[in-house]
Amino acid sequence: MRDAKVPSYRFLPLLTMGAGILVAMSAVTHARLGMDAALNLQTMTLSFFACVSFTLIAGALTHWSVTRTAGEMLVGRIVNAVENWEKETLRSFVEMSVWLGVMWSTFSVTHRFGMALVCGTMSGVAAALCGEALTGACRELQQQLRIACGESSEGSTSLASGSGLLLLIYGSVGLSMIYHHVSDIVIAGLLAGAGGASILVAARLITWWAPTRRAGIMLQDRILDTRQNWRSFPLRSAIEAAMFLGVTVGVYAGHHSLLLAIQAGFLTGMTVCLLGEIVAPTQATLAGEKDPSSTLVTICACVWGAASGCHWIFADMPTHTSVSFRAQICLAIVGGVLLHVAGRMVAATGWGRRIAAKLQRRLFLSLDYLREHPLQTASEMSCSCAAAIAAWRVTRGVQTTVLLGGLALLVAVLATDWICRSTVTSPSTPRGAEDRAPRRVASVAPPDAHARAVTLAELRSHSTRGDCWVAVHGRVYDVSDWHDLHPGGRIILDYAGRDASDQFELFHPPSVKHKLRSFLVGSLVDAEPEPASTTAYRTLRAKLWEEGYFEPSFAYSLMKQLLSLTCIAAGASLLLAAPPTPLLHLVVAPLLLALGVQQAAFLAHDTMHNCVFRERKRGITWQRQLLGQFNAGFVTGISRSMWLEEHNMHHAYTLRPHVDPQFTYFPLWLQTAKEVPKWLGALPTHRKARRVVWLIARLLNRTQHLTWLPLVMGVGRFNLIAISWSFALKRHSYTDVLAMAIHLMLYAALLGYGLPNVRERLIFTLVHYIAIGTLHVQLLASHMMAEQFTEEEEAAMGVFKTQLLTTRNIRSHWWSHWFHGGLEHQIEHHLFPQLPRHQLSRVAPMVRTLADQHGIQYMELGFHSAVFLCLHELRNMSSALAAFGNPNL
Ligand code: HEM
Repeated sequence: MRDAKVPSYRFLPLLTMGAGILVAMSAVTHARLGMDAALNLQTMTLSFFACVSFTLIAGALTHWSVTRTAGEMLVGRIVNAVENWEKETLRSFVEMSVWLGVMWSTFSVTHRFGMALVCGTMSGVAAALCGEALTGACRELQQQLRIACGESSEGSTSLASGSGLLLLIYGSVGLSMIYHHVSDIVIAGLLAGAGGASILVAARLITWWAPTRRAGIMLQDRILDTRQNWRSFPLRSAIEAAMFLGVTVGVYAGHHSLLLAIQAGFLTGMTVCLLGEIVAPTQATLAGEKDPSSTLVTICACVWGAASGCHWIFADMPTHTSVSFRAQICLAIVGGVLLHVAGRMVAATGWGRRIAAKLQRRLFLSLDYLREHPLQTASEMSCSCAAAIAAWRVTRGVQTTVLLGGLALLVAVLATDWICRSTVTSPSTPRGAEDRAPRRVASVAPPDAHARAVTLAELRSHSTRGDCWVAVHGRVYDVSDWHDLHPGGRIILDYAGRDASDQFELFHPPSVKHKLRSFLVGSLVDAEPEPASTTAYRTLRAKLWEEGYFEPSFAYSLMKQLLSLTCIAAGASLLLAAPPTPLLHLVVAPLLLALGVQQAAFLAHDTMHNCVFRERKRGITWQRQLLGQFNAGFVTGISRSMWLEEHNMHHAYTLRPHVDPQFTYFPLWLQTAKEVPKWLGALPTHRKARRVVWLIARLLNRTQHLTWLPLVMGVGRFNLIAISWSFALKRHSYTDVLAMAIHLMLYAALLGYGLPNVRERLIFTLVHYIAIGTLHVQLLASHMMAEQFTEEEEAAMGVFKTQLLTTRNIRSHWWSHWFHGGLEHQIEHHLFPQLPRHQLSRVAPMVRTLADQHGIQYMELGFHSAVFLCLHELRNMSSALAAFGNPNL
């Protein structure tokens, strides 16, 4: 049984938010600026930037003690947005309207991007701060007024959201509409009165017929008990009144026909009241024995009446007027009601009960779904809106538009449900509870009757390419004839004759465990005891698998993908469409593009670690390859296979001198003296060549703290592209070559179309590549100059301690997490590479506790501190090479 009260009330803030946006748009339109101006690409880009700048300002203010309180309050407005809209609807409404209204109007008047951004952001901040200062005072004032009027100060929900102010806003908008469109207050009053009266008459009439009686009584109550309704349900009443008034006045303005306007107002008012009853039933209805929405016939009749009415009214209206836009909003609402009705009808047949329940839940619990599955909801809404808009453009028919919009929504809901079946849970189920259903993953291969005893010495004796045994969790496997076919590549040979239990767990999805059996030789009988920290780590890993922490969230990844593409689209559209100012074209656009590429690189990283797809699609599947190639090759422009091979090695033997391919930089930068002896042994034998190499290495070593940051930022990206091409061509990885070539061609085309000359294109590329260099700094800062261990040292310490000592976390905040792409939890990522990004922060406290219990350092630093630490340590090591003396020159 659905809990009607909670979701219905939660629906209201959503409606109000929509109304807030409409009010802001309406304000812009009334300033005779045109709706098109408010909706074009630049305005959308502007809104995107305004969100960013608001967030940055809020975050920045928290860093200074004087402004900390204000900053924290602003941060609270962003972080707890949903809660704010629920608890302080009016305030949120005002803030948003002011923010958007000021920004859009400024842009429309001045056509200056920066000015609009600054004005919008400042007004948003000011509105939020004023709201904070005024809310308490307003409530107090209202309480006093009520008491002065002899009313009880208790028990009014309207006080909580300051209904007085809300009324004022709706009232002023209503009045301004009347002023702009009708210009005769008497006619406007007449219109409203006549429309209201016709609703009352209709309500009276439908109470006479049994199936529609409840709806009739409800409508009567809404009109006759106005005062009580406004007091108990201020938002609902305000929305109903605004829509009723808006349609009536709007239609009169468009057609100058009183009759038409009254009829339109009547139909709209009735529909909206009934809709209100469904989404926000009165206390009396809630207490009643029947579901208020069971008055199916009435709703059906009203919806069809409204649809036909709308068709009649809007059919020949010019589409460029603001009325057509409002008509589209009405259509969306009507479409929603239709969907509900369709759901109920299907439910009546029995076979469609499941589908209907899904649709109804989606409609009634829309806010919950929006919160839990924002992408799914957004994609459904966009499908529906796109279909509705397309239908409107093609047919100009209201009925077709409503039907197609509703139908598209229906199909989209079913399709997304099917696609994300495993991620969608009922909102009543605690988030992730279903995901975390016990899923036992054997950490040890099942016993096998043919297994024989294998000693450690025997295992070690099978350590060549042609004779390769590997131990995993106490079992020994012979992969001599198979390692060439190993999907993970030659890394398996690095573990020939050794125990690879933890490394095996790092990379393989659980399904691979079943494949081990065919290689089984026997059981290891005299395995060396593992360190206590390793045992605890393995227990934690098994627990995390069991509790479902490793389950990826496709929706989360989709969101990240959209974020990346949005940044890229914003950057590209700025370059192609914005006024050609140096700030926009040579600074903002390349930075945005860099941000998009950086986010795509993070997503490629997630994908390759099996953190995106679930179940059957997990592991090396075509879906993973495709998404990985898209983000790594096509968007980021680097070789997917190169990155995968080197990165897996980096995870298997992190920072091991000379072996970790992603952290061996000597002689460019010396991280540990352990790197030197082997390098000295490999110096050229010719005396002069030896001397030159030695002198160059000394010079590089002496200046390494000075060259590090400039090289990483300035050359890192060029270097990565160069080695990607060389790797892909050498290994004949033609999909990589193709993706990287398309990337470069599109980049070149973008520069060619967007910028007029070579100089600007060069500057753009430099800014863009240097900005991407930040990503390289991010990656290096969490490992560089940490301790480095040889293979023997690693074996003695165990994997847990090794990973903790070779890795450090970067402290991040709610607003900077996305920027670090989850890699700020580098320790957790290294311990559990297949752990999805959104789970890293949840696992971090567990790892920290484990580290404390075993007395192992868990290092977490701020981003800047980590960079400074690297610089500091590089400087400390800058004379280390000299300490080795003259190598026999
Ligand atoms: C002992 C026998 C082993 C067997 C039977 C085995 C089997 C496999 C299989 C079937 C895959 C493909 C998994 C998928 O579809 O995602 C795979 C991938 C991989 N394996 Fe192994 N493996 C073994 C040992 C090792 C060892 C010792 C290492 C070294 C650390 C290793 C490293 C990898 C890596 C890096 C991948 C690629 C993972 C990815 O790209 O997602 N494997 N292995």
